[in-house]
This record gives sequence, structure tokens and C-alpha cells, in this order.
Amino acid sequence: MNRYQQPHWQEEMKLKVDFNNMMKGFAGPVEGFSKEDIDALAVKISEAHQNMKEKRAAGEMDWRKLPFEQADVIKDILETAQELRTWCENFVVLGIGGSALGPLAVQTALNHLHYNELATEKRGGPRLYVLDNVDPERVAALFDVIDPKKTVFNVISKSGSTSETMAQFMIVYQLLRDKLGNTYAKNMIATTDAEKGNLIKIAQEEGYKTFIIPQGVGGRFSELCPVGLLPAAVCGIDITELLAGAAYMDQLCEEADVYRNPAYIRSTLQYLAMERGKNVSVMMPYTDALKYFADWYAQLWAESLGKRKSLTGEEVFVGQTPVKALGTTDQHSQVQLYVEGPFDKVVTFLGVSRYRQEVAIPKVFNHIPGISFLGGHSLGDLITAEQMATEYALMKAHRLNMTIILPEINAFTIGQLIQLLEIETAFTGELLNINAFDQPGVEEGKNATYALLGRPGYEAKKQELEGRPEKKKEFII
Ligand SMILES: O=P(O)(O)OC[C@H]1O[C@H](O)[C@H](O)[C@@H](O)[C@@H]1O
Repeated sequence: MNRYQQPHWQEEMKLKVDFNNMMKGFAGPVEGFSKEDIDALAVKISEAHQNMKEKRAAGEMDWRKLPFEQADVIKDILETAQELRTWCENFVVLGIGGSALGPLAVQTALNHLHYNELATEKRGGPRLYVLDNVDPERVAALFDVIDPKKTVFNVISKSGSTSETMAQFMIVYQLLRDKLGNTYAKNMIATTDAEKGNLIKIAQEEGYKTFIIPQGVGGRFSELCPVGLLPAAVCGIDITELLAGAAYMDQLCEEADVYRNPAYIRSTLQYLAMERGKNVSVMMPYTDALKYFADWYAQLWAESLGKRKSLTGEEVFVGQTPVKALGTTDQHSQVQLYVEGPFDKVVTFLGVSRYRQEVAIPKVFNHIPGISFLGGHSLGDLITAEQMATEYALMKAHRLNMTIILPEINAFTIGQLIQLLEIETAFTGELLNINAFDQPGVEEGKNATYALLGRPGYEAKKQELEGRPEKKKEFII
């Protein structure tokens, strides 16, 4: 029996949403929304719920099945991870966007925060590197610090054709062949679509271990399939707990009543905020462990909701610009803007009730009142007080904000958070009447890259790129 079936564990580890001033009457002054505002959307909400059901039945949202229906895949992942942990010192993800941000977010949340700096015997597993760019300096620098023979490269691409990932793959392929000869395939794992793209074909021809990204699971919704589960398992994260947390949240989000469904209520409030011109959604965790969750959320929210056309073809130009912030760090950088700048933001804080480790501030310098008040508290007290103070400052300035509270950071709560934000994003897409699962704006850029690099068959596209220089610009200054 896994833990999501245990009621005490569920309740104790359940994520909570504090609406701060998003809802009138809950707390604080006036800016938030009333029950009447929400109830006025009752028809829309019930249609959106119905549409979600239909899409799920049609297999368009199979990421919701991931916490429940992958027993064979999980077995394969766990066995592979166990074998790799006996010899692999570095596990390198080659991927970008949805094929990189989830592994990075989960790793940072659930493994040691200075993980990659620890000696192997203390870590009890390989270092994880997520190479999500084609910056030549960064790629070259990786090869300075890893021994390719003791490294496994996990090339991840849903489409199997993303230029950045394929370029990285080609570089690693050559490197491994040069260093390891014909045995190189054991250092390569491919995670991709069962049919689409070049990667699956190469993987099969070259004999790589392969994991499949299921149909109906788009890149930015793929953390809980082998995309995220394999790197997590290899690095010692309890993926069963991660999935149990997601399953638990998924069940809570089956609820049709908006007031009882955590994803629907957050979606509805965001939708109302967008209607009032709140075009920016800030995600601000008060823990370094969730720093990269803000990056993962940024892609999820931006690509899913930033759309020109509605489902019925009208030009709507909707979406909310996601902003990544970190508490307390960005209190000293961005919060001035949030409190006094334009009234165009909704801030979501990610708070933690119990930090996994505490550090006491010693009672020293008692004769200096300006700092002696800190002595005797813990850093956990300080960061929590600063989070509450920022919520208060925003409320006082009538700025919309809400808080998702994790009882503590563990695989079960992280699984919940992933599922909550994915369902919230999909449901917001329904409220906005747009397709939350495509990204036509990005495809255009991908095609333009092919054209600029002269990929055969894209000459026609190249012609379309009016005004784009075909050669590197001569910079004048
Ligand atoms: O996983 P891949 O097919 O390589 O795609 C990687 C990324 O490519 C594009 O930028 C898409 O807009 C993203 O949604 C996707 O996550």
C-alpha cells in the first residue's frame, strides 16, 4: 500500500491554499473577488469542467493518468536506475523546455541543495546535470568536469527533432564513440515519442535503452512520465511517493464544485484577475528548494495560455506573463515594483510550514539593538516572517496575492504541487476558451532556425523570413 492510500498521511501532508486578499471576506482589504463574482461564472466553470472530461475521454489529457497507470514503466525505470547507480557518476539530461525544466525543478526540490558539490560516497548516487541550452561555453565546461566513461546521457525530446537537443546529442554521440568505441550505447538513454521524430529511429538503430513519452502527454505536462521519473529515480528520489502525491491531488481536483477543487478555484481567481487586466503572474517560492519550480511554472503558464486565437478562431490575444521570483532574495530586487508599480499582477507565494533543516541565529551582539533582535530565532522563523510581511505589504497596497503552503517539502507534496499547477493551467485554458496544449508561436521560431541554418526543404520558409539577415551581422560598434 502506498502512502496516498493512508488517510493520516494525506491530511497531514495536504497542500493548502491561503487566498490572502484574492477573495473578499477572507482577509485584508478590498481588491479581491466576491462569491458573487465567482458565482457569475458558474455556467462557464461547469462548461470548462465538462470540456476537461471530454478531452480526458478523448485521450487529449493523458498526463492526468500518469500517477495511476504506469506500473510497467515504473518497474523499468526503477530497475534501470538501480543498475545505473552501481557505476554512473554523472547523469546528464540533454533536453530543453518541457524536457528539462521538470527534472531540474524536482531535483532541486528533493535532493541536497549543494548536491553536485558533494563527494560521490556522501551523495549515494550520480550528480545530475541538466544541459538545457546550446551555449558553447556551458557545453564545453561540462566536458571539463565529467568523465564521459562514467556518465550516462539521457537525451529527452518529445518531438525527437528539437535543434538544440539534437545538436547536443550529435556532439555527445561523437564524443562517446571516440572514447568508448562500439560499446558507447550503454552510456546513452533516449526518452521520446514512440514514433515521431528522428530520435526514436536513431535510438532503435543504435540500440539505446529507450523510454517512451506517451501520446496525450505534452512536453510541459510530462514531468511525471519517464521524462522526469528516470532522472529523479537515478538520483535517489522516491518516485512512488511523487506519483502518490500527484494521484492524491488529482483526486481532489476531480471535484466539480469550484469551491472544493483547489485547481479550479485558483484558476477561476486568476481568470477573474485577467479580466481585470492583471496581466502578470508572479510565482515566488520562499525556499531555494522550489526556485526552479518557478521556471517550470513559467513555461507551463506562458506556453499554455499565451494564445492569439480562441478555440472558435477569433483573435483573442490572451495570457498572463509569468515572472519568476524567489523569497527573500527578490524582496530586495522586485518587491518594490510589486507593492508600488502598476496594478497588473497576481502574486502566488509558495510557503513551507516546516523547513527540513533549521539553522539557529546565535544570541550575539546583544548590545546592538539593530541586529540583536535576530538572535535566538531560527532562519526558518526569519524567512517565514519575511514571507508573511511581504503578503501583508502587498495586501495593504491592494495587490492581489495568494499562497500555496506545503506542510514540508517531500516527494509527496511535490507530486501534489505538480498536479495542482498542471490541472490549474489546463482549466484556465478552458475558461479562456483556448487550446492550452499547443504552441504555434514557438513552432514558427523553430522553423525559422531550420531555415537560417539551411535545412533542406526549408528554403521556402527562408524566403518568408523577410528582413532577416542570412549571414551574421557585421556589428558597427
Ligand atoms: O521535447 P521537445 O520536443 O524537444 O521540445 C522541447 C520544447 O520545444 C519547444 O520549445 C516547445 O515550445 C516546448 O513546449 C518544448 O518543451
